[in-house]
Amino acid sequence: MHSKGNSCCCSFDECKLGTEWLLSRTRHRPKIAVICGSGLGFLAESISNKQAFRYEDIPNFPVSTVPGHDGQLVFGYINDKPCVFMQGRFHLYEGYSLCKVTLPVRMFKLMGVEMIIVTNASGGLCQDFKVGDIMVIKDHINLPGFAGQHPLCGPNDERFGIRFPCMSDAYSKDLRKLALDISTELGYSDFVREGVYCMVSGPNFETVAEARMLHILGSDSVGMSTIPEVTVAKHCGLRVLGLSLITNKVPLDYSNEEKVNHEEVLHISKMRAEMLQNVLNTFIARSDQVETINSC
Ligand SMILES: O=P(O)(O)O[C@H]1O[C@H](CO)[C@@H](O)[C@H]1O
Ligand code: HPA
Repeated sequence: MHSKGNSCCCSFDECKLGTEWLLSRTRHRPKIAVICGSGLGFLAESISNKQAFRYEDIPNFPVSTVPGHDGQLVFGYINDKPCVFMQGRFHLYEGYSLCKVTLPVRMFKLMGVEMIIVTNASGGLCQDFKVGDIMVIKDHINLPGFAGQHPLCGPNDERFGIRFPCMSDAYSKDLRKLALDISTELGYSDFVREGVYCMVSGPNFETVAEARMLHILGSDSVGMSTIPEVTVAKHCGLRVLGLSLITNKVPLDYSNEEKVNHEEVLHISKMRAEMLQNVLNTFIARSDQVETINSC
């Protein structure tokens, strides 16, 4: 632990307090955590033996402020796999520090979770992508991180992880392969792809010039979340799978009259519900096929 003390708002002890509060109220001991993106809270619907906690009741937990993010933690089983689902995530643009945004990930680690599946809604930059495609995240570009908005800035608590974590394999290769194999088996290969996700802070959608820049930099899709959670998950040794639903195409030229909006994002999320849920549930059911620990 850093000798100067921890200036971050979510210390090890604060994470522990929330974790112990939960563990003393549930018999569930999840090994897999799922974060549901915008409009994707339905992913928790097929959980059996459900037990839910509202975010506002959990000590030190932030609360959801964005439409399409329900605000509860749901414990239960998918097949025979113990899971916990976040129905609603937190974003930088809501005014939360990235430390607070990622506090649930550290709580999952403390409760014994080994793998995290992050989902999100994002805008397609890759010209081959269509609305409704599912992108298995291969890598990311942490744009806010370049500007110092990074969840690991500040004193490093070694109980979570090392000072300089490797990120070149943040999204486990084996998990990506399993997700892609499952998609093929389900007959979804036409609309399941792999790509690079880029985070912007939001809350505005991109200008045309910004979108062009992100595309030139190598981003296939853009959103306002996920990367802080993945970074913290990798830091504390969780295996990560990322699934991004392409809810809109990001205009890359000035002649395009389409205007991106959050209602459209939520609408497309609903439309693709069944397919995304099939991929996710099959993945969870078969997740023990992949045993490799992801480390640099
Ligand atoms: O990333 P998730 O939480 O899925 O949400 C995405 O959708 C919202 C914009 O419609 C933004 O919050 C963006 O990040
Ligand atoms: O086009 C987008 N840009 C940023 N975030 C998003 N989330 C969904 N779509 C988008």
